[in-house]
Amino acid sequence: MIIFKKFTFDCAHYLPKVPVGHKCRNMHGHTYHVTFFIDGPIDDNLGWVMDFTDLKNIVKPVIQQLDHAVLNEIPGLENPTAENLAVWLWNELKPAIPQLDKIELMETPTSGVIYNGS
Ligand SMILES: Nc1nc2c(c(=O)[nH]1)N=C([C@H](O)[C@H](O)COP(=O)(O)OP(=O)(O)OP(=O)(O)O)CN2
Ligand SMILES: [Zn+2]
Repeated sequence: MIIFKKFTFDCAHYLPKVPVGHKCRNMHGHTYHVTFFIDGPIDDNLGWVMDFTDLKNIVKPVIQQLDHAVLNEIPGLENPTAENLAVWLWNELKPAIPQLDKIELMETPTSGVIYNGS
């Protein structure tokens, strides 16, 4: 079974590698919405795949690094496209959450990425 938990965070960023004149070369902000999907069996005794509260407590400190930050200033996010941010989140959290199945990251209400480690 797959369970999921959603988080939001607000960031500034610019995309340094897009061509001159592209709107995303300018510093701008987003409210990101990210969903973490956890895949595993239902524990017979507890009746759940993973405690949502445990999941929150693992993810929150990582999200706090991003919230109200300039993403470009964070090591590994010098080119903070949605794709690179999803990979960064995966690399930060997969070691602590082996059952992590995929991440869905929405940069705007209409633009986003899904990443599962490949
Ligand atoms: N593949 C990618 N393309 C773009 C990225 C990205 O990270 N990966 N990022 C941007 C911009 O940073 C911007 O955040 C998103 O652009 P866009 O979807 O055009 O945003 P809008 O709010 O203007 O879109 P609406 O269509 O008005 O919803 C650009 N491309
Ligand atoms: Zn942007």
